[in-house]
Amino acid sequence: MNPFFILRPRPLKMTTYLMAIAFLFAVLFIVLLSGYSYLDNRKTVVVEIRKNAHHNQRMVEAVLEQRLKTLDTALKNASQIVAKHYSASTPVASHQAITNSLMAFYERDPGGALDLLCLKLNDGAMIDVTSPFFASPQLQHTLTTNPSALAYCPGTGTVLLQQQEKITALSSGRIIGTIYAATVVNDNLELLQELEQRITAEAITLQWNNQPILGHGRNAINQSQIEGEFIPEGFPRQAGEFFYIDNRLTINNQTSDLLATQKLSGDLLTQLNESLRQGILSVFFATLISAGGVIIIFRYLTQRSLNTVLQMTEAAFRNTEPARYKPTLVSEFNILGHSIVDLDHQRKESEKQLLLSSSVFDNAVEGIVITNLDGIIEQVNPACEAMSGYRLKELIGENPRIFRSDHHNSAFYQQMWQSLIEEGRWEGEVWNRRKNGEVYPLNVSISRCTNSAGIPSHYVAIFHDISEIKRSEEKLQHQAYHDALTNLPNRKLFHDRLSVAVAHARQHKTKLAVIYLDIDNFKYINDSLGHHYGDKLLQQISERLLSCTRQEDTTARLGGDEFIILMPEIEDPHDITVLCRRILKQLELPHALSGRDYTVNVSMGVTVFPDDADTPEDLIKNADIAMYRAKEAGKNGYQLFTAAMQQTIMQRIELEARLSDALCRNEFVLFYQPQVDLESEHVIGAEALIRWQKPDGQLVYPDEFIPIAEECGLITQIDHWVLKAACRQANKWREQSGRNFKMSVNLSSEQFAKDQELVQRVKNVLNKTGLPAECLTLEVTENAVMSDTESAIAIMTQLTALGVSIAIDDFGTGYSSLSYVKNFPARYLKIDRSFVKDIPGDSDDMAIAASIISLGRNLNMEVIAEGVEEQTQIDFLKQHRCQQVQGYFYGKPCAAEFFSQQFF
Ligand SMILES: Nc1nc2c(ncn2[C@@H]2O[C@@H]3COP(=O)(O)O[C@H]4[C@@H](O)[C@H](n5cnc6c(=O)[nH]c(N)nc65)O[C@@H]4COP(=O)(O)O[C@H]3[C@H]2O)c(=O)[nH]1
Repeated sequence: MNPFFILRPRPLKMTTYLMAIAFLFAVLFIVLLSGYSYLDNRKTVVVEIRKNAHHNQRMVEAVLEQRLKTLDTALKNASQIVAKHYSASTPVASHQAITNSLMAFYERDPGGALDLLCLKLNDGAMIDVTSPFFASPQLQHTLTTNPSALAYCPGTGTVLLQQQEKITALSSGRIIGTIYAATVVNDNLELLQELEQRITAEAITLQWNNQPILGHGRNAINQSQIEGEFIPEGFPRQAGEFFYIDNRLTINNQTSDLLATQKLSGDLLTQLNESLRQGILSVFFATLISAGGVIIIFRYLTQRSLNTVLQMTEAAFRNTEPARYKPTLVSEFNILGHSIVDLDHQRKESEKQLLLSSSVFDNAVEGIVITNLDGIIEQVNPACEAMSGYRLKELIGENPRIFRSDHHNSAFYQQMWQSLIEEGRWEGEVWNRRKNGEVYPLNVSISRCTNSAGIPSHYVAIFHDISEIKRSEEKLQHQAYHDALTNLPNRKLFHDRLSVAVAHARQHKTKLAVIYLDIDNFKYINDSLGHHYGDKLLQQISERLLSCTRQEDTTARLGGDEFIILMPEIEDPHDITVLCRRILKQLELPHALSGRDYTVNVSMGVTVFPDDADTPEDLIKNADIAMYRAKEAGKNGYQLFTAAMQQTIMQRIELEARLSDALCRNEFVLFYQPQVDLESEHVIGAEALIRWQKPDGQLVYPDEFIPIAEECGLITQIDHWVLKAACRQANKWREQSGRNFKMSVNLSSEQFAKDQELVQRVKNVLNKTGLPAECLTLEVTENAVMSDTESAIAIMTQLTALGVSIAIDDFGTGYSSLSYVKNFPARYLKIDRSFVKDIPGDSDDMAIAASIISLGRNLNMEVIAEGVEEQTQIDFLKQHRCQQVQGYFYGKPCAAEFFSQQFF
C-alpha cells in the first residue's frame, strides 16, 4: 500500500464538506458567543459584586459610626456623672468617688461599647476604669493623644474606635477634664457579629495596615486566599468560588486606614456560568439544528439541481438532439448546466464535423494520404487505394516513396521537400506508379497540418488522377492543331511549323517552299454528290498529298478545298516543281466516289523563302496569289510566285479601297438594257447593270469590280444601292408610261447566300420606292442557287411570296440538276450569252439553247435569251419559241435618260 495513500485527499460529498464547514462555523460561533457572553456576564457579576461590596461597606461604616455614637452617648452620660462630683460645695471632687462612679458606669456599660474608659482631669490626674483585659499604657496613650475616631495603637497593634468629651463642672461651668472612651475593634466578636448580621458577604475582615484585626468564623477570610497580585481597592478578586474585595472605610466622612475585606459568594458567578453553559448548549444545538436544516435545504436544492444537470448530461450523451437545460433555483448549477449545454453543442458540432470529415475522407473522389512529419503513412482513404492499387494495410507505415515512378529525378523531390519545409505546402503534377506498374499522372496538393497547439504534426496529400484529363488535353491539343476531317495539321499548326522553319532557314541560310493548293471545281463534286462524298474526296486527296510529300514536309488543310504544303530545307529548287507535278499526277488518278470515278485537278501556287518573302504571313499570301494566278491561267497547274503577281495584288488592294470610297461618293451609276418580248418585239422591261463612273469620267464595268466587291464584303451595300436605285427608276417609268414596267436586278451570289435580311430588305425597298412587287425580277446565278439548293429554294419561295419574280441567270453554265430545277420557284430561265453568241454557227450551243427553252416550257418557266446580237439568233430563238430576248441587237445597256428617250 502506498504510504502516501492516507495523505492523499479523498473525494468527499459536497454536503460532507458543507457539514464540516457548518460545524466548524457553529463551534467558532459558539466559542465567540460564549467568550463574549462570559466576558459580558463576568463584567455584570463584577459590577454586582462591587455593588454588594459597596453596600456592605456602607453597612460596616454605619455600624462603626453607630458605635461611635454609642460611645459618644456613653461619654455624655459619664461626663454628667463626673460633673456631679463637682458641686459648689465640693469644688474639688474626690478622685476615688469619681473613679467609683465611672467604674460603676463602665461596668454597667449601657451601650455595650465601652472597652476603654478613662478620665484625664485638668489637675493632671488620670482616672482609668478600663478593665484590666484592655488596660494598657499604650492604648491609654493612644486614646488620650489621638483625636481621630479611629486610632491605631502601634505598640499593641490595636485599632480603637474612640470618642472623647470635655467635662464641664455643673457648679462653676469650668472645664475640669476630658473623658475618653473607646471600643477595641480587634477581635471584637460582638462587633463582628453585628457586622456579619448587617452585611450580605460571607465574611468580613477588617485590616489595618494589611494586618487583619477583626474577622473569624466559618467563612473567615484566609489570608492566603486573598494574597496575590495587587488589585486596587474596590475591585473584586476571585479565588476559588469566592470573590474578595477591599474597601477603605470612611468614618464620619473621614477616610480611614481601616480596610474592610469582604468575602463574597461566587454563587452568582456559578449561576451565570450555569446559565451560560445552558445558553451555549442551546445555541450549540440551535446552531446544529439550523445548520442541519440549512444543509438539508441546501442538499435538497443542490441534489435537485445536480439531478437536473446529471439527467440533462445523460440525455445529451444519449440523444443526438441538442441538449436542453431547464434552469433550477441554484444559479451555480444553472451556469454549470448552461456550460454543459454549450459544451454539448460544441461536442455535437465537432462530432458532426468529424463525421462529415470522415465521410468526406471516405467518399472523396480525390485520393488522400496522411503522413507524420517523417513521411510515414498513417492513413489513406479508399480513393487512394483505388487509384494506387495498394490496400490500406500495405500502405500504413510505409513511405510515400512506394508510389514513386522513374518519371521525376531526385531534384524534383528535393524541391518538393524544400517547399514543404519552408512554405508548408506544395502543389504540382506528379507521375506515380500503380501497384500493377502503370505510371499515371496526378495533380497533387500537399499541406503541412498543425495540431490544436499549433505545432506541425502531419502532412496531408490530396491528389486526383489526371490521366483522363491528360488524354483529353492531348486530344484537344491535337484537335486544336489538326483538321478534324483529314487529320492533317490545320492552319494554326502549319503557321507554327512555318514560323519555326523560317527561323531555321534564316539561321542556316537555307531555302524553303510553300505550296498553296486549291481543288478545281471541287464545288461541283460537293454540290452534285453531296457533302458526304465531298468529305470523302478531301480525305482521299489528303492521303495522296501525304504520299507525294517527304517525311519532313508538312501538308496541312486550310479549310474547304484548300491545302498548303511546307517544304523545309530545299537544296534544289527543282524539287518543288517535281513535287508539284507529282501531285498533279497523283490527283489526276481516278477517285472512286459513289460508284463512279472522278478526276481531280488542282491549282497550286508556289513561293520560296527567302527569294519571294521572309515572313510566314507573306509566304502564305504569296503562295495564295500564285495559286490564283494558276487558276486564272486555266487551272490544273502550278505557278511560281513572281513580283508581278504581287503588283497585281497591290492594284487589287487599291481597287478595294477605292470601291469603298466610290460607294460613299456616289460614283456608281445604273445602265439599263432593254428586255424584249420576242413575239411582239416590244420592250417590256430592262435589266439594271451597274457601272462605276470614276471622277475622271472613265466607266469601269462590273466584271472588274463586282468580284472584288464580293471578296471584300462591299457587295451587300452595292447590291442594296442598285436595288433601291433600279426600283425607284422602274417606278418612275411605270408612272410615266402608265403601264407596268419590269425591272430586273442582279443579286450577287454572296448576297443571295449570306444576306439573312435579303427578303426584308427587298420588302422595305419596294415599300419605300412604291414599285409593285410583280414589276421586280431578281436575277440569281445558277451557281449561287446550286451552292446551297435547300436554302436557295427557301429564300426564293419567300421572295416569290412577296410577288417578286426570280430569274435563274447564266443558266447552262452551272451544274444544275434537273431534279432541283423543277423545284425552283423561279419564273425565268436566262440562257447564258455564251450559248447564244455562236448561234447559228455552233450546233452544240444551238442544241443547248433549244434544250433550255424546251426545259423552261416544260417547267412552266419563261426563257430569256441573253447576248442577242444577230437577226439569225432572233430567228432561231423565235423558231424555238423563246419568250424574251436581251442583247445589243435591241439595245446596249445605257443611261436612264437615253433609255427613256429610246424606249418610251
Ligand atoms: N457582248 C455582248 N454583251 C452583251 C450583250 N447583251 C448584253 N451584254 C452584256 O452581258 C451582261 C449581262 O449581264 P449578266 O449576265 O447579268 O452579267 C452581269 C452581272 O452578272 C454582273 N452585274 C452587272 N451589274 C450588276 C449589278 O448591279 N449587280 C451585280 N451583283 N452584278 C451585276 O456583271 C455582269 C456583266 O455585266 P455587264 O458588263 O454589264 O455585261 C452585261 C451586258 O452588257 C450582247 O449582245 N453582246
